[in-house]
Amino acid sequence: MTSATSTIVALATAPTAGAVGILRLSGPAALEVGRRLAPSIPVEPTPRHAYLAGFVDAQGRALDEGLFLYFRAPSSFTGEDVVELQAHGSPRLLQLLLARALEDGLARPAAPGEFTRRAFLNGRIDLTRAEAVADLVAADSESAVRAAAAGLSGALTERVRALEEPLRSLHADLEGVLNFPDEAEGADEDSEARVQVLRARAEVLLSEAGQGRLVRRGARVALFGPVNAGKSTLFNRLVGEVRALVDDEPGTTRDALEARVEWNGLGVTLFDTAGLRETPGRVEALGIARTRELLAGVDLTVLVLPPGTSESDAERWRAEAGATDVLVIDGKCDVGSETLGAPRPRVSGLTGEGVDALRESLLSRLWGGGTPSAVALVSERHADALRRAAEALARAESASRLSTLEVVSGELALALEALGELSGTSASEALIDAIFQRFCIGK
Ligand SMILES: Nc1nc2c(c(=O)[nH]1)N(C=O)[C@@H](CNc1ccc(C(=O)N[C@@H](CCC(=O)O)C(=O)O)cc1)CN2
Ligand SMILES: Nc1nc2c(ncn2[C@@H]2O[C@H](COP(=O)(O)OP(=O)(O)OP(=O)(O)O)[C@@H](O)[C@H]2O)c(=O)[nH]1
Ligand SMILES: [Mg+2]
Repeated sequence: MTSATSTIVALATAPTAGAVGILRLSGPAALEVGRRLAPSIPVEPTPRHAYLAGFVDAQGRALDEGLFLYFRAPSSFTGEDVVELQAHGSPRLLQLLLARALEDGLARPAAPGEFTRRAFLNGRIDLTRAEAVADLVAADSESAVRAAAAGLSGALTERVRALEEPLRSLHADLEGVLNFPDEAEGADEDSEARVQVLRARAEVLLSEAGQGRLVRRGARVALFGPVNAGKSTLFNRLVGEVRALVDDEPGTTRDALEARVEWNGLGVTLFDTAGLRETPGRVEALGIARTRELLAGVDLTVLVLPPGTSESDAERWRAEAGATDVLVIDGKCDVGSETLGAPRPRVSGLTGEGVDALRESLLSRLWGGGTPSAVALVSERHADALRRAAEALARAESASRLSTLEVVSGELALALEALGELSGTSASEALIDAIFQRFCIGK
């Protein structure tokens, strides 16, 4: 039995107690299997009508009373016949209903993401929208929800199409000139300008990739600096609860601590780290090594300095962050004297002074002042495909000045193929497998 013709079944809701739990079937036998569980349903039920029906086991004994929905192919989520049993949300009851649905061998358990995969294979949604479904389920901040919803409504699809369609017609024009030079004469006249426009468009999309990642995963921000600067006190203040130990003994924090917060709808994972110093104890040295490792992997670091730190010392501490962006602040500003030289933002974890301003600066560093919801959802996979398309377009652009039409056209074909991986028109089976494997069962 191939996956295209089999009938699949899975629970569409989480296996925990809740108000309602849903068993979903998709495929040619969906209605037959559904009717075995709900015998009062007519042979030809009205599509999309919510029937109240008794659900029964193989012996006809009552298991529940719930809603029965039938979606007739192709007007369903998957494009196939779909049946939903909306039962009371008891995990054990739902297991019994699932077992009953599988009992006669007409349906098999769905693989992770298989419902959405069928929606994709049946042309109901393209690949970027299918991925947005998974992103929406995984979203853990408001901006991640909004970005995924934008993807689901086709925002990225539209933007890729706005690149893909003119690219396809330019490619067709050039191929025309190459293959039928007499009929297509002149179709390549403005090709250099057309390639330039497309390349610029691809670059704009690509430049948003970094922000897309921040939206999806949230930003990672680490506090670091010399021992006893007030990092843990500030960390607690930013998190809004006392998570880290605070003491006036230098070297209090050993293991890095992390806490998740949501600021202006953006998810932020904050890290408190072991303070840095020249001659730490043995265990503390391990903590410092961890700090350095962590600093290399975050999106932004905040260097917390004791008040009155000189500019040259500040520079020395700043180097610890390596290539990662650093925001330098003076801590303990309630006791500190004004810093000589370049003024740094002043913050006190103890009194809360300057903490709101710090939060604002962090957000604007991370976002560059943009609004999270306006960002197109761009995953690593999208960014990679876009990068390859942009690179091919860049080569096409220089070839349009220096080389032959064949070379230009060849690069355009590569760019088209890379874009096709985004929408799914040229996605390989392996790529499609990889994408749907990260879905949960029942999705
Ligand atoms: N109970 C339930 N809720 C759910 C889903 C579901 O499968 N079941 N969904 C599943 O993820 C999402 C809704 N997604 C859906 C997308 C398309 C169609 C659908 O029937 N499409 C048809 C008809 C369109 C129309 O009438 O406008 C089509 O595309 O032809 C249904 C659900 C979220 N909520
Ligand atoms: N006056 C004042 N004292 C502070 C402030 N922040 C921290 N302290 C005090 O400074 C000492 C060290 O604070 P911590 O927050 O543990 O400093 P830390 O940078 O995490 O120190 P290590 O983990 O040892 O690197 C404690 O006695 C705190 O009460 C502040 O903003 N103002
Ligand atoms: Mg500390």
